[in-house]
Amino acid sequence: MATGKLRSLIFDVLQDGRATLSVLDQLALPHETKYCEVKNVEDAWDAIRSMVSRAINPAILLVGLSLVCSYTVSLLQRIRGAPLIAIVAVLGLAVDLTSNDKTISELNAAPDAKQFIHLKMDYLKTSRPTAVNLFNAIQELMDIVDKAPDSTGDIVTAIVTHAQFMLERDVADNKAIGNSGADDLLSRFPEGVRLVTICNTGSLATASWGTALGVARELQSRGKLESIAALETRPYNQGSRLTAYEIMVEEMNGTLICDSMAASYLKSKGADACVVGADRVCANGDTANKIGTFNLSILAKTFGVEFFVASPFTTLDTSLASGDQIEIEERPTDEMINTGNAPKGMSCWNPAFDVTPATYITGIITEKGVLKPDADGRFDIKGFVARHS
Ligand SMILES: CSC[C@@H](O)[C@@H](O)C(=O)COP(=O)(O)O
Repeated sequence: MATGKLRSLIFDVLQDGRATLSVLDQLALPHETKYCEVKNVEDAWDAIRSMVSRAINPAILLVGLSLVCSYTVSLLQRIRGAPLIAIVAVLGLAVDLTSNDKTISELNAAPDAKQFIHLKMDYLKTSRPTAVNLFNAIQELMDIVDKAPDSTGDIVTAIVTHAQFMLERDVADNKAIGNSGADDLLSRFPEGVRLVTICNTGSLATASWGTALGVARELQSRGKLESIAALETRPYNQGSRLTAYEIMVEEMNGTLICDSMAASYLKSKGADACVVGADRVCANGDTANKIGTFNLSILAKTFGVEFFVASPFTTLDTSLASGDQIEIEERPTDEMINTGNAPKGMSCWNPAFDVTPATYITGIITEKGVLKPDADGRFDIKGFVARHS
């Protein structure tokens, strides 16, 4: 499996059939590289939604100020990124169903094993609302479970097999996205490309490699990445904590800028294209991505810079006509207070994502090619999906 240098997770299936999963604790980056074990669906849910440890009794947290601080920090996510959220949910289920703890006996005792597993999948879907990858991955798995023979062993084997397949497919898709994006950009900028990106869309947001950052990685491997600027990405700082780290590991010619510097950067330094990830792309091309992406798209238009969304097929959601229908997750107030050194108790509005209207988007880079708008400026996502499914 071709991978980047960073591993967002380690998944293994032992000889006795048990699956094991450890996820890179992205909260500890860039200072520390440590992995946390995911033992069941509850751990997977927590790793996606928050890092509140089930081992800690909240009452104990009231004992001292330092512990209270660790509780507030713990509202942040340990793993994130649309593809990785979906993958950890599926792998977490595989681990849960093959573990030695009470799940396996509960499963064997359940009158309807498929129903028992459906409940776990429904629970995983409640972890985060905006990225469609999670819902698509669970739906795909539900179909596999429903089609599997009725024996518990066969159902669990089908889930573990699919989990392994999903990991390999994600890396292959990411590599194809990188190739499509690099080919397209180099057709207009053959000497080299100057990129701007936001949030983290690299190895740390996927099984490995990355989507938008995968395009940068592919350009770099062809010797054609002139430069890449990463927006800090307030308030959770995925750009400064994670993308800057990936840029350094990959030895790209990168520059970190605060979100508020993007206009000045585009004006004074210049760029050929912005490439961003996606959490959901609607039927008309409207795209939900990390908060601040919409701002960047407006700036790109102002300065005549191309603006690309890089997303796997699993992020296209033809069931929603436009971005108005996307549920935008609001994160806890404390995440803004703690990461921004604001006074405790200040009221905050903390949406995790925004929607970039399709009219601001130059093209959507997928593993099946780059979709461009028609002569009227409209994206036909439904047609694209139908042609490539
Ligand atoms: C390949 S990751 C694409 C998107 O999921 C990414 O840009 C993003 O918005 C991540 O948000 P996050 O809140 O960190 O999960």
